[in-house]
Amino acid sequence: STGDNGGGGGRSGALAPPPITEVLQKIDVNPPKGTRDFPPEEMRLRTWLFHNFREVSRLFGFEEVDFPVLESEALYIRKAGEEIRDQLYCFEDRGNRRVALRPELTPSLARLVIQKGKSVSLPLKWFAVGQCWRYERMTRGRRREHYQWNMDIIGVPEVTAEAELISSIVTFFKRVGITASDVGFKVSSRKVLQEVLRRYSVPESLFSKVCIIIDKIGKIPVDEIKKDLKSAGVSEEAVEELLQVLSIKSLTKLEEILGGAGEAVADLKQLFSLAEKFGYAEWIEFDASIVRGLAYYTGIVFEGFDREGKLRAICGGGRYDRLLSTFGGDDLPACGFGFGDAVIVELLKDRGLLPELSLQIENIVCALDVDLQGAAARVASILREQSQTVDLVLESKPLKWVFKRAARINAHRLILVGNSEWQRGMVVVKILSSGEQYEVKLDELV
Ligand SMILES: CC(=O)Nc1cnc2ccccc2c1
Repeated sequence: STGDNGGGGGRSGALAPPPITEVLQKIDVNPPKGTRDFPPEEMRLRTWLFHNFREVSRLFGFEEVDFPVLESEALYIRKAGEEIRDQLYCFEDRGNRRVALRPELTPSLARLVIQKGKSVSLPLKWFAVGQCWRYERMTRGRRREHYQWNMDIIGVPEVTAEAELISSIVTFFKRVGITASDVGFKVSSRKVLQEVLRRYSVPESLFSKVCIIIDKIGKIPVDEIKKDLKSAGVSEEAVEELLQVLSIKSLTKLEEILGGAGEAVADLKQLFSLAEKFGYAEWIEFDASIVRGLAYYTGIVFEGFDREGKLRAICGGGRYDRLLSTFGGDDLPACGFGFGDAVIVELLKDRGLLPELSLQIENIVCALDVDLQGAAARVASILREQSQTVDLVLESKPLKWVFKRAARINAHRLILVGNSEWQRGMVVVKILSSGEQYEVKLDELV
């Protein structure tokens, strides 16, 4: 080896072990708490999943973007009491800047849209697949990172944008074998909340905070919800009406309560009519209790759920028309969704839909003689130049070892470079599945 082997002097067969002072402490070979490694098998599943995310995004004409995993903490300082704020993975860097590992992608997207300003033509259809972080007390033993697929449409105020986004997720589900009997989307609009709060003259400034409290319905006792709402400044009767309205599961009923004049009912009616036209009406249902746990949503919100009710939300999203202005930009209509890499894998496992992914190598090339190593490398290059995958045996190994490795890497054929054949410009090809064996001229090797 050309590297310094720890002052162990010249080579003496195996590398001399480093002197005792070098071995400071046995490091923990596990990744940090709440994080994952992706060894080959897990990485193949992740690559398959992300390939499907990207293929659907491409089918819908979206362009891929990405942002730094490290952002200014200021991007996430929202005062609505969101869980994502309490779990911010934030710190002060060596330049005394407050920074955070991104807990979600939408604020970065908003920042980039503002940065690009007038230089981008609307509508923007961007997607990203990025790792997001949270710092949770490990008491809950939950993960601290996951990968999220996001698709966002910027510059379209009509509900056709939300309809398109839901259509893209339905397309993803269909691609991986999930049907409308496995999952559905609960759809509502925050304008329902807005219209009720206005009726009871609850100040607009409380809107986000109320939404975050309401999002806890089903996660904490309803008495605590009521207490939190009251301490946030919502009157007793407004709280009662709110909880009443949020239990509505039919648009007709909602219209009776809210009247047909408001935008909430109009938006939702249009979305359900578009769903018919897109052909995914069976996938969605109205559920007034859906508000989602992010402060910046302003209109339609939706979340994908498993109909068996075993798993947490698969994905979620909605309209966020005011986010850009909170960063000092000009407001632009915007909507998008986030789709995590964890729940979907649990769902695929449950439904027996995980794909069989194994390493597939077409060729394993091996020199039968130590001084044919160069020849074997040449054979490997010829095949690789034809875009064939080659595992080149890099040391002289007994044939038994080569056959074992060929089986482990699932090689289709073994190319043997032997002296007598090489003298005649030939190599030996062995098809491992059939055992069939024949000689091929080097320049006819395909
Ligand atoms: C089921 C799961 O792993 N959820 C998860 C894991 N890590 C996160 C990290 C940041 C934000 C949300 C996250 C959500």
